[in-house]
Amino acid sequence: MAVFTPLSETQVIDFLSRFDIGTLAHLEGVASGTENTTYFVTTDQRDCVLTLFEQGDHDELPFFVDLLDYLADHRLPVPGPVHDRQGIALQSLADRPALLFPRLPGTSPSAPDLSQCRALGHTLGRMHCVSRYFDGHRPNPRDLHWLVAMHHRVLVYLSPDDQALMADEVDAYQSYFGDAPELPQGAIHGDLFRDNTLFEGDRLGGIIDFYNGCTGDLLFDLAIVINDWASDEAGHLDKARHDAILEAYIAERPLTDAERNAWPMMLRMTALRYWLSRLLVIYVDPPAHDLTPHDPQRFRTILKTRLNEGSLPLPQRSPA
Ligand SMILES: Nc1ncnc2c1ncn2[C@@H]1O[C@H](COP(=O)(O)OP(=O)(O)O)[C@@H](O)[C@H]1O
Ligand SMILES: N[C@@H](CCOP(=O)(O)O)C(=O)O
Repeated sequence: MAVFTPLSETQVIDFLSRFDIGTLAHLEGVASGTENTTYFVTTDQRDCVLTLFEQGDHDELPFFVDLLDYLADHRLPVPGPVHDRQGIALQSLADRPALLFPRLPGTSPSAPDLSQCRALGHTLGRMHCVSRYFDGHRPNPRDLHWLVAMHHRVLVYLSPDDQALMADEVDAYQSYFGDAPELPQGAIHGDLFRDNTLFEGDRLGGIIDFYNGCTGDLLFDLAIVINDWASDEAGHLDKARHDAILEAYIAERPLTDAERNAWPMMLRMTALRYWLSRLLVIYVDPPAHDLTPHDPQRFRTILKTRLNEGSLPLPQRSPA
C-alpha cells in the first residue's frame, strides 16, 4: 500500500478548486510506491496523479519542481507539475506538502525488449544534453562522500569477507575518483530503474519518481541504468541490452575520454551504492511501514560480477 494519508473526496474536490483542471470524476489510491501517498485523480478534463510527501526534506521540494518544469519545458517525457491559478505548483494538503502531476501513459517493463532499451538510452541521452544547463543545485545525496561516511554503519552486519569487499571497494573509489579528472556534470534522475519508467509498447511515455534527482556526474545516472536494465539474474551484463541502451545514449551525448576511463569504476560504485542503501534500510534505518524491503544481495551480486568480469566495451559514436 502507498496511501499513508487517506484523503476524502471532499478534501480532493476542495484541493482541485485551486487549479483550472476541471471537477473530480474519480479518485483512487495507488497501491505501488514506498515513500509517499499517491492517488490517481481523474477530472472531467484530465488524468492526474496527486502526491503527498510523507518523508524527506521538504525544503528540497522546490528543486524537484524546478527540475521537472525545466525538463518538461524541454519536451522530455516527465510529469511537469500542474501549477494553480496563481502559477504555484507546491501546495499543502492534509498538513503535508502536495503536488499534482499529469498522469503519464504506460506500464513499467520488468523485462525490457531492445526497442525499449533504445528508447530509454535515447531519452536519457537527450535529458543529459539539456540537464547540463539546468541552473538548480542539489548535491548528489548518494555520491562517494555518502558511501565513505555510511558504509561503516553496516559493516558489523556483514560477514568478514563482505566487510573486506565493501571497505576495499570504497578505498578503490576514493583512490580512483580522488585523482581522476572531473566528469561532465548536470542534473540527473539518480534512481532510473525500470520501475520508474512507463512504456506504451516501444514508446517511452514517462520517467517518474525524481525524488533522488540531484546535480552531479551524468555518468552516475548512466551506470545506475546499465546495472538495473542490463544485468541478468546472475548479475552478468546482457550484451544486447547493454549495447542497445549505450548506442542510443551515445548517439545523443558522446562520452568524454574521462567518462570512458571511469566507466568500469562507476559501474562498481553505483552497484555498491544500492547494496549499501538497501542494507541501511534493513539494519540501520527501517521505515515505519511494513512493505518488503528491496534485496541488498542483488546489488552485491552485481558488484561481484563487475569486479570479476569487468565491463563490456563501450560502443563508439557512430559516424554521422
Ligand atoms: N506521473 C505519473 N503518471 C503515471 N503514474 C504515476 C505517476 N506518478 C506516479 N505514478 C504511479 O504511482 C506509483 C507510485 O509513485 P512513486 O512516485 O514511485 O511513489 P513513491 O515515491 O512512494 O515510491 C508509481 O509506481 C506509478 O505506478
Ligand atoms: N530504487 C531504490 C530505492 C531508492 O534508493 P534510496 O537510496 O533513496 O533508498 C532501490 O531499488 O533500492
